[in-house]
Amino acid sequence: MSTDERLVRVDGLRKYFWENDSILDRLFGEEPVAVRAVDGVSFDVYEGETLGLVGESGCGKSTTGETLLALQEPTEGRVEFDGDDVYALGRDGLTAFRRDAQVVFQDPFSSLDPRMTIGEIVCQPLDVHDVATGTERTERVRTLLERVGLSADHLDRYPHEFSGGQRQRIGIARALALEPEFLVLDEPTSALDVSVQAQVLNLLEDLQSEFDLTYLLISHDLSVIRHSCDRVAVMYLGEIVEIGPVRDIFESPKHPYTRALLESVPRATTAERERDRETLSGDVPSPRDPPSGCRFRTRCPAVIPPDDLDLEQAQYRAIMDLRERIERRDVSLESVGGDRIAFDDGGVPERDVPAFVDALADRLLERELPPTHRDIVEEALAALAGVDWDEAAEVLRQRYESVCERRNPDLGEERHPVACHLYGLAADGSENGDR
Ligand SMILES: Nc1ncnc2c1ncn2[C@@H]1O[C@H](COP(=O)(O)OP(=O)(O)OP(=O)(O)O)[C@@H](O)[C@H]1O
Repeated sequence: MSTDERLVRVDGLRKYFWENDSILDRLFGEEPVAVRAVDGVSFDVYEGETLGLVGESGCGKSTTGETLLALQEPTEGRVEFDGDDVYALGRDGLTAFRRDAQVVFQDPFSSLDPRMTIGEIVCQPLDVHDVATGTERTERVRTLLERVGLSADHLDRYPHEFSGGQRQRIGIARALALEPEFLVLDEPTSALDVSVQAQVLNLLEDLQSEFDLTYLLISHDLSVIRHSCDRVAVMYLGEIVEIGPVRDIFESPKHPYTRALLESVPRATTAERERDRETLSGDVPSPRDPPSGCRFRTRCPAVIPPDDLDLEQAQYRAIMDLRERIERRDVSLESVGGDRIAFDDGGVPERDVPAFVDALADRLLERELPPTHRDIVEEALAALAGVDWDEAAEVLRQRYESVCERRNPDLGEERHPVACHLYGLAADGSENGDR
């Protein structure tokens, strides 16, 4: 049962990994690059609840879990457990925290030492923390194994003698050995056959009520999240974009990313399959250089155009995508006109500019545009005829810049907050509630 008592508080947590940061890199003058795996997340976990953390691969879920457990050093931010600042704990405090907060990893094949018997594996945390001795210890291990659905008579067997589901049960028994309060479950069923997944999730649910456990459940699998969670936090590129009760998230998702994520789940019926869908297109940008403003704006099907713009969303998106390619200089100008248009370092000769612009528009622009907008786009492409990337990008920025790229929307603190300008703009269109 979820309560109002806060057990974990995460406040402005950041975890950056540094690349090009070795002595050799510095010797060769390489600049260190930050991989912003977790970039300012804040959330609470209440006693007895299961909070889900969901998002595409690479969005920072595991790093959030590991950093809040102090298995990774934070770059910035604060985590409180039972009111204590986890990163300021002394040795005794940290030992107690390591007892109270445990983790179950995704892969039961690699997280169990193949040379140890399962009795030794489950007993190991008791050894490390010097808890119980002799027959009391053995009894405890036997009880734990039985509680997770394994036979206590299998104590002397090795992990390879068990199936995937059974091995995950061993991992769960080990995590429970020290009677923790809080478990981070990192994709606990992703490596298992579908038929076994529900059994393990049901076991975790039973254990939660029996031992008053609190869970942070990390999963990219929406059906797992829906089945098991009380509340859900949706992550995108190192940030939380929406958080709320599981029912609200699934029945009235607010953030365009959450909506697209839900729409991307395969549909059971033909009618559902044929419904219009806001699917996720494009690649997730790199956490080394995330987009300015709202990080989802480069893929968002509802990116907000300037007020007076008379364009359909798909046309606006086509222009935004074009601009982004220009900003990344991700267009091969040399090959645009084939043999027909001469191109050298300075660009194309004056007389070939119209043909160059036409050929480039054909290649890059995915939608027909009304004449006034076609003119602006052509002006930008003409700048590329002179290899002036900055001018081309500037022409498009001047007319088409979105609030979504200027400002990163805040995640509010209400029951179901969302970090999206669609909800942060006042009725008169003024920018409000953003940073
Ligand atoms: N030790 C590391 N060094 C450099 N980059 C890392 C390291 N660990 C993770 N990352 C990067 O940080 C980002 C977040 O990774 P993380 O594993 O937390 O994401 P995730 O949402 O859990 O994804 P997955 O479900 O695939 O594990 C990724 O871009 C990843 O490549």
